[in-house]
Amino acid sequence: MMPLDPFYPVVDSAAWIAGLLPAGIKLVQLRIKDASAPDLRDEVRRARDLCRAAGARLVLNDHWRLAIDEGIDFIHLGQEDLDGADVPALRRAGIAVGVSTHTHDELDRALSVNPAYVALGPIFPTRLKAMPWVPQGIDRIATWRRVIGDLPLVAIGGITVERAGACLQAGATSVAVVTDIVTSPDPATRCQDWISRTRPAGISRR
Ligand SMILES: Cc1ncc(COP(=O)(O)OP(=O)(O)O)c(N)n1
Ligand SMILES: Cc1nc(C(=O)O)sc1CCOP(=O)(O)O
Ligand SMILES: [Mg+2]
Repeated sequence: MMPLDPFYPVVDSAAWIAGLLPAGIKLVQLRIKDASAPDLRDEVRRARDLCRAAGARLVLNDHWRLAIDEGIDFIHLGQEDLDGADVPALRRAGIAVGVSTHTHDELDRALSVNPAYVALGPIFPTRLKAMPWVPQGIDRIATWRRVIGDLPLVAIGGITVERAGACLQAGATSVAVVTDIVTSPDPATRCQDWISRTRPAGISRR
C-alpha cells in the first residue's frame, strides 16, 4: 500500500473533487450523506474517473457495496458502518478499509479488521456533525500512535491549516478536513496552503 498523503480533504460531491484536484490534492474522501441511489452511483463513478485521471487516491465513505461494484479500492467505515459491512467481501475485492475511532474500545475493534488506517477524532471541536465525545486534543494523537505502532493514523475534527502541523508532529500520518476547506472563500488556494503546510512533514513521516 502506498503511503497516505498527509493532506486528506473530505467533500460531498464529484464537483468538489473536480475543483480541488487542480490544486494538487492526492487523497480525497467522497462523503455523501443524502443522495438518492442513482445519483450516488453517478457521483461515485465521476469521482473515481476524476481521481484516476489525476493520479489521486479516492476514499469512498460508508457505501461499501458501491465500492465493490464500482471498483473503488478504498473505503472509510465508522464503527456503526462496520456493523453492517461485509469486511471479508471487501478483502476479497482488494479494498482497503479505513476505520473511525474515538475510544480505546473502538480502537481495539478497528485493529481487529486489519485496517489500512485508523482515524481519530474529533481532535478539536467540530460543527460538522454532533458527536458524543469531547474533543480528543493533540495529546491523544500521541497516545494512539503509541498503541498502533506504524499503522497510518488520520486525525480529523476541527482541524485548520494552522492546526495541521501540530497534529502531524504529534504522530498523525494525515490530517482530514471538511470545514476549513469548504467554507474558504477560495478553496483551491486554501488546499495549496494545506499542501505546503503538510506535505514536507508528512513525507518524512510514515
Ligand atoms: C477520515 C475520516 N474519519 C472519520 C470519519 C467519520 O466516519 P463515521 O464515524 O462513519 O461518520 P460519517 O462520516 O459516516 O458521518 C470519516 N468519514 N472520515
Ligand atoms: C466527519 C467527521 N468525523 C469525525 C470523527 O471524529 O469521527 S469528526 C468529523 C468532522 C470533520 O469535519 P471538520 O473538518 O469540518 O471538523
Ligand atoms: Mg460512516
